[in-house]
Amino acid sequence: GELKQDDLVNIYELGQGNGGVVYKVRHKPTDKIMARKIIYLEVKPAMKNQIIRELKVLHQCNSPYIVGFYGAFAVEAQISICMEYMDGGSLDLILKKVMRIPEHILGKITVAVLRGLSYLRERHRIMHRDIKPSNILVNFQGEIKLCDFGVSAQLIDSTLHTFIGTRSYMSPERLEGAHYGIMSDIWSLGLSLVEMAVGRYPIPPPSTQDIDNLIKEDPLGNRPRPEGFGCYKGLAIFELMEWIVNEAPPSLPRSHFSSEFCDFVDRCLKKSTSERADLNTLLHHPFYKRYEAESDNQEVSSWIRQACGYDLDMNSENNNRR
Ligand SMILES: Nc1ncnc2c1ncn2[C@@H]1O[C@H](COP(=O)(O)OP(=O)(O)OP(=O)(O)O)[C@@H](O)[C@H]1O
Ligand SMILES: C#Cc1ccc(Nc2c(C(=O)NOCCO)ccc(F)c2F)c(F)c1
Ligand SMILES: [Mg+2]
Repeated sequence: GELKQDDLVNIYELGQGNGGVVYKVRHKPTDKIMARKIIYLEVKPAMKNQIIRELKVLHQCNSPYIVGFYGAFAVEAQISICMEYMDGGSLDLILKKVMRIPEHILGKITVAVLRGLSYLRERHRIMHRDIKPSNILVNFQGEIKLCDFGVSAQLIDSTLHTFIGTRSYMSPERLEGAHYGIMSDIWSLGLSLVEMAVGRYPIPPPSTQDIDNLIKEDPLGNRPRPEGFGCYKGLAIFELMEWIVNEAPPSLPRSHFSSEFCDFVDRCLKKSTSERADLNTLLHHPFYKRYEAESDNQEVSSWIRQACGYDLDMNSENNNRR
């Protein structure tokens, strides 16, 4: 049945973005745990109804690589989108906990993102428009799913002028105001993979020194980051956008990552869309091929639990490691 505000009880806040806030909630009639995103929008009632109508398409978005959807409703100036609660959280939070994400996990993430993008394009003729670590969610079963994709044209339209990010995963062509499409999602995927592999937003590109510093640490080191690393005070947003448009794209050092992985991100990060790999090319790339065969989520599941510090031996009393 339809979701109503009065049927939802807040458990706690999961996080805030620049356009919305997300709560872990319980749906009383079904006792189901959900994630409720609230987007505050001052729009005319006609537009609000159109947004709710367009969001209902999410009921048809059924894929192992897309976060589940329970319903959407509007109360005054608040749009609520109720979706599957992903207990591992988003990859930006995971990245804050560990120094960097190992290549074999990034391979599984790549498989999920490419399959999610293919599903959205083949079955719903939409691109994502906002691929980045915070929009890739994981759970303790080891599933990796996409959320926050542009399913509602009116919601995109109504929020274009308000949202500005602090960092941009947008492709050069999109930043220049040129036409953009799925190829822009491919750029965002490449940039996100470099960030998760290296451990910080990769523009301006990290120096070899940065890379060497990071590699010395064990990838799952839950130790606090050395001062200033990873949370570098980077460029201001416009300097960043200028850099993306005018400078060479970031890349991975072959000294620390497989040549397939380095080549994969290089093909995603071509500044010219005609040179950039498209979705189908990437689905045949050796890096994708290496991980697409693995069907079970066990490897990711245990890595996620360890990353979140839920690994059994990490929590037991007799463990003096802190
Ligand atoms: N379905 C979900 N399950 C669990 N956590 C979620 C879910 N959806 C969002 N979150 C958490 O809520 C946080 C805020 O999400 P939100 O989409 O509002 O912002 P963002 O993606 O971090 O940034 P921005 O608003 O700039 O796109 C995310 O960082 C994520 O950790
Ligand atoms: C499953 C699922 C799911 C899909 C889309 C959105 N939300 C959005 C967002 C969105 O949430 N962007 O994140 C920034 C604002 O918080 C932007 C455009 C759009 F059409 C949507 F439907 C969502 F919630 C959940
Ligand atoms: Mg988001």
